[in-house]
Parts: sequence; structure tokens; C-alpha cells
Amino acid sequence: MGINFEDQTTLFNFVVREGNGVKGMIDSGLSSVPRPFVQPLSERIPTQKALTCEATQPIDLSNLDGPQHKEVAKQIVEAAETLGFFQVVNHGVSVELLELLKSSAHEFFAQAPEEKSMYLKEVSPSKLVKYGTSFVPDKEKAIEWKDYVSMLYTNDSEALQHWPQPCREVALEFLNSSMEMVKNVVNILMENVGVTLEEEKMNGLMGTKMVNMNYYPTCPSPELTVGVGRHSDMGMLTVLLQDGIGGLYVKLDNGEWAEIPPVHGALVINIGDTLQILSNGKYKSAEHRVRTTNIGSRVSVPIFTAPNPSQKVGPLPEVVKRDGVARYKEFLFQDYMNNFFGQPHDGKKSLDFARAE
Ligand SMILES: O=C(O)CCC(=O)C(=O)O
Ligand SMILES: [Fe+2]
Repeated sequence: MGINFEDQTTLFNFVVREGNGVKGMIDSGLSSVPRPFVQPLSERIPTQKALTCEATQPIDLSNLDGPQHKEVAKQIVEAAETLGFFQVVNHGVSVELLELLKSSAHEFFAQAPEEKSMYLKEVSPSKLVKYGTSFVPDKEKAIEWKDYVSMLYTNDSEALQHWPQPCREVALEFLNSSMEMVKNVVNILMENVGVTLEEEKMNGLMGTKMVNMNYYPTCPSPELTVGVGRHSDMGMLTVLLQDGIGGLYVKLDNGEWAEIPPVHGALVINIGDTLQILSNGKYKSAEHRVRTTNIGSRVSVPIFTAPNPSQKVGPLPEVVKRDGVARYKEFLFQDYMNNFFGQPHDGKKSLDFARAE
């Protein structure tokens, strides 16, 4: 017997509550987009080819170790001050591992629904692992066309014990092999504003680390849906592996959207709200979104780095002194997270929480 996807409660329960996901819905033979996924007109993404973001020609990080260090650091700073997005190659993560990450993401989502739904927040055997659909489906006007699994890092042994079987080893290796690069980039950005972060402060600001695997199933009517709605990331830096399908868009200063083109072997890096706040607005957390497509299912694997929940966050004193004004207040990062996850994606509205009165 088929499921009646016409009934919105039945559909929501099947996809979200029972954890069949958008993938489960599509696999059951559905050939049109059900109402709860249809975005308001203002959020839909035009299907004609977007601008390609020329500014994201990959930066070669191997040059950081040579005579070109200054030039490369300048490219990173410039990207952080303008677009908030850039791509890197020679980042310390092997291209073989990047391939394995994509295939293990496909492997995770190809499992039977029961193998995934066991990680739904309410029943997950580990508080480190959460599987779901969309961002905050209970509160959104329209559900995002995306299933994901999220793996929080505490230490290697807990990751290997609790993260889902098909991806635990590769996801952990991805996290560990990119951390040095992430810290180098953060240090370059800090140095540029005259700040040297002590080891302890750096660890506090980067204490939350999480690897996600996103799965965007093929969509019968991409013009009606979004993979991820407009948002900025809340943390310090996000490192993202995307596959060859494309569809990640960043908002330009002039309000237009440009696509971050997939580059084989490259990683995408974007600035999060926390870095914008620490730098008193000098660095820009980038507003971005993901479109869906009917050419195939897409996977992406972001690493999010963010402060410890107990960390106090506010503009760095050295920067405030120079600027003569603090554009953001000081707050506990836990409170920022609660606010961030408490409402649907809405561009850069998340930053309002930190705005100085
Ligand atoms: O899938 C992507 O390319 C980006 C996903 C994203 O923005 C996120 O997970 O925060
Ligand atoms: Fe994001």
C-alpha cells in the first residue's frame, strides 16, 4: 500500500518524524514536489545559470611555507573581508580521502531507513550523532530538500566508537587532517588585526568541532525547492567538501548570488558569525544557500568549528581599541547557539543577537 503524500501530516511524519528523509520519500516513487517543500516565491532560486564566482580561484596553501607567504596571507585576508568565501588547494587533506568522504556519504544515505532513523535526535544512542531532514522542520514555512547526519567531536576514541559505521573513520581523518590548516588560517586572520591568540584562547574559540554529511536527493522540480535556505554559519570557519554537481551560492555585496564552482581536489572555506564578531565586523560571515537539481543527488561534507558553549565571545579588545567602538556585545556562546538553532534560516539575522545595543 502506498503512502498518501497528499496528506501533509502523513508526509511530515513519514519524512521527518519517522526519519525516512527526503530520500525515503523519493525512493518510494514520488514524482512531484509535495506542498510542504514548496518555498515561498521570495526564497526560490532561479534556474538559469548563475554567475560563477571568479573570486574563488583556489588559493594554493603550499605557498604559505615559502617566500610567497605574505601574498597568500593577503589573498586569504582579502577574501575574508569581502566575499567571506574562498577555496583552497594543497590544504593537507589527500585527494584520495576527499573521494572516500563522498562515497561514504553516499553509503550512509543509501542504507535502509531504520539504519539512519536510529540516529534521530529523540532516540539516538549517542548524543554526538544526530540524523535528520531540513534545519528546524517544526518551525519552517517550507522544509528544506536535505537529509543530513551530524557528528560532534569530543575525542578520537569516542568518535570511532559512536559515529555511524559507514563514515566514522573517514570523517575523523578529514577532521584531524584539516585542523592544522584551519588553525593556520585563523592565525593569519588574527595576525592581520594585530592579535596573537594564546593556545588556550584558540582552543576555547575552536572547542566545538563537528563533521556533517549532507545529502540532497534529485529533485523533480528544483525551481520550487531549496537544499538549504539563506543563512550564515554561526562558528569560526567552515571547511566544506562539495562534489561535482554544484549548487552552492553566495550572496555578493550588490545583492546578486554567485555560484561557488566545484573544483576537484579543492576545499571551500567560509567565515562564520563568530569571526565577524571577534573582528568587530572586519571579516564577513557569508550569506549562502544551496539549490537543488534534477541531474543527480548531491553530497557535501562540512566541518564546522565554533567556540565551546561555555566560552565568552565578543569583539577582541585590540580591535575595539583601534575601531573606537564595539559593534557587538559580549555573550556566552551557548546563548548564541540556542538562538541560532531556535529559528529557521533567515539570512544573516542570526547576527542580530550579538549586535551592541
Ligand atoms: O552543501 C553545501 O554546499 C553547504 C551546506 C551548508 O551551508 C551548511 O551545511 O551549513
Ligand atoms: Fe552553511
